[in-house]
Amino acid sequence: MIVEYIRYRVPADLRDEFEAAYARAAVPLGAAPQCVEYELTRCTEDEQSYILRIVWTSEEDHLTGFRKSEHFTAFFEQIRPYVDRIEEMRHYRRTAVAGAGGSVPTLYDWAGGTEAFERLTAAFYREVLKDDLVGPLFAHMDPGHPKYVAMWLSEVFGGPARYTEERGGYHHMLSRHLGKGITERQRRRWVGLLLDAADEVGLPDDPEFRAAFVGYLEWGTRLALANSQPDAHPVQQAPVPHWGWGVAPPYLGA
Ligand code: HEM
Repeated sequence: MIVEYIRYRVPADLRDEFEAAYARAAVPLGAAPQCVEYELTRCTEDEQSYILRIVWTSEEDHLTGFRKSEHFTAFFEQIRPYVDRIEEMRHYRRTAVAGAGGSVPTLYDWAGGTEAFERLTAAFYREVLKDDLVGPLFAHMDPGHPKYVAMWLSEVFGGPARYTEERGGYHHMLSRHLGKGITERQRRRWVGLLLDAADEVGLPDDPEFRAAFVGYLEWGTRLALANSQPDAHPVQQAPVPHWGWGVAPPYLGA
């Protein structure tokens, strides 16, 4: 992906027209398959200064794909009157310096941290071991297993990277599922028991947290099932995934 910045200087008397033209131009821009996202911002300290940021799938996709498409023709028709107001129009490559700020708590913090995930997995595996469908899979489980899974979940949801540092990371987790031949009924039971345990130990039950939590469980258990099949050839090395709030951020009050 590549980020294009277009800086405009637009006199105050053209501001409304300019923004209206961009609102129309945004329709074909947003429909272009080469466009990942876009945003037009106006400077608060200098209201004549605008920056349009467009994230493209690649520089080449922008220059040879979009520029030769009917989306470009429709886009350009709207913004043509402002082309001579452009002060800079260049592509920028992202660097490794990027990240989220502290304004939104992680799912890990929201859940109550390591202690909450340890309570969760302790209650969960107590029931798992008694369960007729999934219990046999865990008959020889390591006594530390509940804590290891709590460590994994903590890392996934934004807590410390202890599973990576102390337990072998993604590769180790994967190796524990290989060849287990997990069935769909077992996967469903596993998810059901984990959600029961979440209620039992009082994990937050607000819609946003539970939606994100269940989203991860659906994703993770479907991968665990697929990777556990005898004919599976999963990726062997990968980072531990990081799961966020998705489309419904936490409700932090009005
Ligand atoms: C989001 C979904 C899942 C996560 C995050 C997860 C996580 C883990 C982790 C981290 C380990 C390795 C623990 C360690 O030794 O370090 C593990 C092992 C294991 N998992 Fe999963 N798992 C998931 C889904 C499932 C499902 C659906 C099943 C079966 C129904 C399953 C069955 C097992 C078994 C049998 C082991 C080996 C236990 C032992 O003998 O020590 N897992 N899992």
